[in-house]
Amino acid sequence: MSQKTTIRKLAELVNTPVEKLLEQLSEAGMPFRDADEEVTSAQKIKLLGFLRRAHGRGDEAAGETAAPKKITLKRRQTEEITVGGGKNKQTVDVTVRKKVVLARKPAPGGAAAAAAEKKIVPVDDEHAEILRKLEESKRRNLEEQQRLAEADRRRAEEAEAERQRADEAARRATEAAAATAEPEISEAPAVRKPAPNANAAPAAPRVVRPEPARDDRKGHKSRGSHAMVSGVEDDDSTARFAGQLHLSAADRARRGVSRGKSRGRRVEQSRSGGGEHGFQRPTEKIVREIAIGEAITVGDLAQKLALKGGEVVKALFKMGVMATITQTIDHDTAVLVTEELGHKAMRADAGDAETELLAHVEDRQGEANSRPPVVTIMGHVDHGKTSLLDYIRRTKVATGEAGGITQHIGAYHVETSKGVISFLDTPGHAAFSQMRARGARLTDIVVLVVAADDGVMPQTREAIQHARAAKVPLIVAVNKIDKSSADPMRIKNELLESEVVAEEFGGDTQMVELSAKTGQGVDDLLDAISLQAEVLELRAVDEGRAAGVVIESALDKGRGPVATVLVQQGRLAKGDYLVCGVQYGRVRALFDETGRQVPSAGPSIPVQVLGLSGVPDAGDDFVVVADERLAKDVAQQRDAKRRETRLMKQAGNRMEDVMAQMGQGAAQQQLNLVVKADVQGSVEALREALTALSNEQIRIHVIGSGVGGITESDAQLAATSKATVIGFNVRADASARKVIEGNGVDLRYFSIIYDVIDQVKQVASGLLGVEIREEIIGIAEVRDVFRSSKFGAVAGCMVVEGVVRKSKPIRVLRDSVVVFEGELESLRRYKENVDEVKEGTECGIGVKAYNDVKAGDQIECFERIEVQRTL
Ligand SMILES: Nc1nc2c(ncn2[C@@H]2O[C@H](COP(=O)(O)OP(=O)(O)OP(=O)(O)O)[C@@H](O)[C@H]2O)c(=O)[nH]1
Repeated sequence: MSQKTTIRKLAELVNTPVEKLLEQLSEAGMPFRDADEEVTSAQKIKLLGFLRRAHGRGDEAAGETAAPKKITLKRRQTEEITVGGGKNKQTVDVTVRKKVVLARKPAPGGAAAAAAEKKIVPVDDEHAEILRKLEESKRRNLEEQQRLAEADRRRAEEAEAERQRADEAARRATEAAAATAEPEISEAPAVRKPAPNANAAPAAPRVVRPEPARDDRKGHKSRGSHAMVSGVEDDDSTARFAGQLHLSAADRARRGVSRGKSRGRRVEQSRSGGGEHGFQRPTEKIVREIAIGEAITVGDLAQKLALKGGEVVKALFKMGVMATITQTIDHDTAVLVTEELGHKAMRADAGDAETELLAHVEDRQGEANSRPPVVTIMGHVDHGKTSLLDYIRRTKVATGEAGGITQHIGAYHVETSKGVISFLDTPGHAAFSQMRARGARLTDIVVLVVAADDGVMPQTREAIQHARAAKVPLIVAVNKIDKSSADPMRIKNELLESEVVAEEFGGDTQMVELSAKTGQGVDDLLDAISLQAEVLELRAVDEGRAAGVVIESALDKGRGPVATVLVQQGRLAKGDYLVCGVQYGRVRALFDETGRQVPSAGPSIPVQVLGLSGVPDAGDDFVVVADERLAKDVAQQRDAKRRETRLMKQAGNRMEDVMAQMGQGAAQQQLNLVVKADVQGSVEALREALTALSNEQIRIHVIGSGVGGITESDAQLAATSKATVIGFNVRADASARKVIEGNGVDLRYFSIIYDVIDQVKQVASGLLGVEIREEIIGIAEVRDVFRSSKFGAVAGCMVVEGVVRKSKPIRVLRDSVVVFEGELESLRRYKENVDEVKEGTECGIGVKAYNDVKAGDQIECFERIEVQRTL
């Protein structure tokens, strides 16, 4: 609608003298000088509006009589309509969407007009009202925008003024500081010279305002709102501005920071030569100094050197060492490659982070208060250990909520009339061996259960020996006294043989007769424990950073790694950072034995911890540290150390070590092998083929073989005879793995018979070469299988070890035997496709071309790596 016409034409159209129209246009705020100037449609409408308003004010009634009462507009049409009559008759272009009837409101007091209006009001009034409202809202919008623009302008002004004030203040402060530093003071005491500044242009001496002046400034500042408001005209704006003051305070703070920063930057820039870019690419190579331990993985080394893994692999390759990123290299190789890459290496002091940790632990201060005793129950099989613990737990554990279901968390504490007692509910021997290995006391008191109807048995004696070795006092619980065949006195007499003398015989061992079945005497036992605890004067600091021992641990479906720990010192609280064996983390939640969340746990209190990075071992200690960095450092260092020890242990057991001995004497060397395979045919084939590889220098001896997974007994056999275990399409179960890791047994998995023979052949012929090895990078346990028409069988899994990567090949294992080898079709977490899933996380796995996955299967993810054989 931007049709243009000249004023002259418009005057003709509306039948108005040109001069009159020019005058009206001028009054409407559109001054035109020439009648031949163009008038736009918008200007026409503006003029129309003006004329309408003018009529409303005064002479409308006159015009009304002649004005058409009704205007009819048709759907989507552009029309020229004429409004007004006589002098005011005008024509404008209008585009309409539908047919509407418009009418002008009757002029107030205009009787004739009102009479005429009567006929059309029912139709037009509504539309007229709508138009009026529209016009009104447009007007308000415009006003609002103008007001906002005005406010913005004022804010900008205020910001600028504020900035200038702050700059001024900062400049004065700098000058004042500089002037104070410079003893030279000019004649007038209030006038000081500015500090000579190489960058600053020589400036005239400035006046440092005396104190009152500063006060004045303060006053000025406090009056700031008035000062600023003074420039504001209307009340509405004042209110708006007052709100803005608050905002501008925040802005000020923000600006202050950014100003500070930008000033800092400006200084930097001026130092580095003016308006140059702040960052400059370093031209000199950075020489890093890194600490390397006994062994390090190529990936870790690359990280320390801030290089890509591939660069280190390449450098190693140039040095004649073939290694992948995940492979471990020894200290010397790591130092050589570090120097080759132009960096410096030094031997890491293994105790680095540990020393820091120790300092951290010793830092603990506070007064030691009395703490509850920690009790372990021991005894011969079937003498009633479990029954006694169950009875105490059932009757004494404060089971908070309805039902009172206690959870098995490996330990619990009871509250007796004489105080709290904590019981360790773990196999007694394990608790002792761990305790002894660590040289720390986990248990304060041993309760030795002896069945009154049976007598002192081998495990009773063993328990006595354990307690003695650990210097832990004994309390004897003579159990099953409810039985008719019970003879407590006989037990006490038999115990004399093991030098356990009852108090009633003049000895120092408390003996309590009880029945775990009826509960008779159980309270006496608890009293005896409390008494013993008093004698022991058990004390601990119960505030500050906690330390203690892991009693039990597991990987929980959904909750991740869960550890039951016994706090020995300090207070373990939610949110604490802790290092726990080779794991670390932040305590996400703490639960007691009743499954209730607790905010913290003090000395001798067992508690379940959530939030660790992995599953720690039972017997591992834990320490709370101030920050995550230290926790992570210590955990990683310990992990590296553990790996190193394993590597060292393996060192003498590797198949290749036999090669090193070959030719060093006349005697024929022997290579022992334990061969396990998925089917009998493979066992036979391997046994024959491998034995046949024997030669003058070496005798290949298969000392054990069989079908099925590698068991603990296979591992034990290999450990005692320094044999290499060959798993052909089979895997070691958890207990076997423990023995293998603990003894550094050389375990190798294969899936191609030729590879087994080739490897052993190379060893037998003393050939060093590249060996292709399979490394298992992750294991997922199938918990459930879902069938979908789109994806086939999808296994709901929990990654229990390492990491499962979509891009790597996989095998499906059932009872430690490989049942399928292939690749992943899909790897998902909560309906999202992912590239990898880490330990302790659930995921959905679809195996390509294999629909027979079952719950309980394992899916192992592996990669093939090339390893350079070394002697
Ligand atoms: N009559 C009677 N029977 C008892 C008592 N205490 C335990 N028993 C029974 O003795 C048997 C063995 O008890 P457990 O508590 O399992 O013994 P345990 O020492 O824990 O046995 P292990 O766990 O195998 O070492 C069970 O059948 C109990 O019911 C008792 O005080 N009186």
